[in-house]
Amino acid sequence: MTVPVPVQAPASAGLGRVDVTKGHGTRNDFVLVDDRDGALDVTAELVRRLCDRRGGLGADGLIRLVATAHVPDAPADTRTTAWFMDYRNADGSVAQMCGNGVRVFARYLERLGLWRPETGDLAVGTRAGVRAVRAVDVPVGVGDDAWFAVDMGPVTLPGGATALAGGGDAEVEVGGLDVTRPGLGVDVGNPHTVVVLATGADLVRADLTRAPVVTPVPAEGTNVELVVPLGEESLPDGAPAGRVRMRVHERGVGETQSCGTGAVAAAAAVRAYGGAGAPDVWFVEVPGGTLRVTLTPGVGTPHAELAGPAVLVAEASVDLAALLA
Ligand SMILES: N[C@@H](CCC[C@H](N)C(=O)O)C(=O)O
Repeated sequence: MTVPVPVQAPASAGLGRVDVTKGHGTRNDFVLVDDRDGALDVTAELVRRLCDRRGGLGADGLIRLVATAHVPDAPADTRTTAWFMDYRNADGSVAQMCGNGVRVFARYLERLGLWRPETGDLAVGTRAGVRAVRAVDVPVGVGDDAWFAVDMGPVTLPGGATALAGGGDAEVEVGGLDVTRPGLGVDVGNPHTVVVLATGADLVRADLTRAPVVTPVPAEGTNVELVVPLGEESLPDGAPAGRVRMRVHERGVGETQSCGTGAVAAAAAVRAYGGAGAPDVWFVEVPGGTLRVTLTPGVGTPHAELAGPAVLVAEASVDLAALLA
């Protein structure tokens, strides 16, 4: 006698599927979703599940491609852009900007046939304002992946000259390091606190499995960069460039392999500490690769360009019912 097998509804019943792409910039990794018409309900729970490295695809953040016209709270200056990068951290929180993510977003638009680098800069709407992306040559010695450069806008030190003169405007307690270190607040559209360490040994010793404790506690939280200056070198045109090594604890994520806005914050802080004569170009070595930051010369609020690779590695179809079960 055969026993009839009960017919089960498919796991995806009711919720359906969503197509996603996986990409990274210096191993800061993202799930990208094409939601041009703004139809997807991007809840914090959906973001957390997609970014979960065991139950989902795994990523440091979610990037939603959406027409700017479908983003009701898009900043006024982004209204002229066609496309908006809606960025969410792995914990489901919304972030203003992602420097690695905006390059990967540009690569995604290129893949979808929505932008061709040879036609000119891509203007991307973000919660920090408009960011222009263009293709650039790959510097020698950083691998074969093609690079994009992003105009990251102004970089400010909210504590101003007083904070700089005092060595910082925050006290930062980092796991694994015996004494509290001074931190300098830097705004790259999103908040950062940069801690310059004296030795590479401290950078290795730092325990970033726990968030560094920043005092006073920043109102919106902060990304924390630990940085060690490695020295200066010459660019092919003879201009000086600085080099630093960095680790980062990202707000809403934890330690990541790279952070583009963090690299900009680190370069701006190290140049500001260095004073007149410090280089304008900085190579920032992160666990996931190398980024280049170019700051406008002179004192005052610099404008930054961030350059680095952007790679798409996979496409997948996600069963939403199984993901959210
Ligand atoms: N990894 C990003 C920054 C992502 C947002 C950040 N965690 C925040 O909450 O501000 C980058 O490359 O800049």
